[in-house]
Amino acid sequence: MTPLQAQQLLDNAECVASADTVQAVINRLASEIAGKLAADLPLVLAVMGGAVVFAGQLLPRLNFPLEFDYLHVTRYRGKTQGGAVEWRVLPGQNVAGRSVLVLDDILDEGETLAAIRDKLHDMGAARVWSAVLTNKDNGLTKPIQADFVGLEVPNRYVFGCGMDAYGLWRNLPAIYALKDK
Ligand SMILES: O=P(O)(O)OC[C@H]1O[C@H](OP(=O)(O)OP(=O)(O)O)[C@H](O)[C@@H]1O
Ligand code: HPA
Repeated sequence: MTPLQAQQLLDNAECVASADTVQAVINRLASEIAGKLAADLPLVLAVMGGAVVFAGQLLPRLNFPLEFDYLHVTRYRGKTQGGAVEWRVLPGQNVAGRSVLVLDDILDEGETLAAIRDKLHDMGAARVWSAVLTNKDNGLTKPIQADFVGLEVPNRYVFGCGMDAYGLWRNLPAIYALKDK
């Protein structure tokens, strides 16, 4: 995709959550998470690469001790339809016996987060929590619900705030929906 095509993708998209809305949502999530996990010394795991913006903005708002690490799993790989879950970086061995909080940008069909939860349980996590910046309102019965949900987004392909469209635009501070084809 050329820079001009990438700009047109954004120009034709619809903003579904402003940058201010996203900031307010992350503030709320930080206080909800603190209410449940402040005394647990949790291991917080960002799901690369989509969670990078969410994690980067949430972590400084969590005012309690925690450990941070990451895992990398992918199933969209720059496309707008998901495929098989592919592990690129497994969680570290430090999950055993821990209260683990998984951070991700979006819960769409739920396959990714369910696979992560199962892997963490297999590795001996004492409790697996999850926080997602967005939950797609797609009417599906999902294999997992997140414990902490920022925003509901419509049943369209969304991008910005860590979420990519064709590999691009994770850097946007607001959330947009691709124009319907
Ligand atoms: O609920 P699901 O339908 O499983 O989709 C959600 C997952 O899809 C995206 O990752 P992606 O596969 O695009 O990986 P990436 O962020 O590394 O590109 C997103 O970051 C979530 O991890
Ligand atoms: O709508 C989406 N946008 C970006 N990444 C995603 N991963 C699953 N669904 C989406």
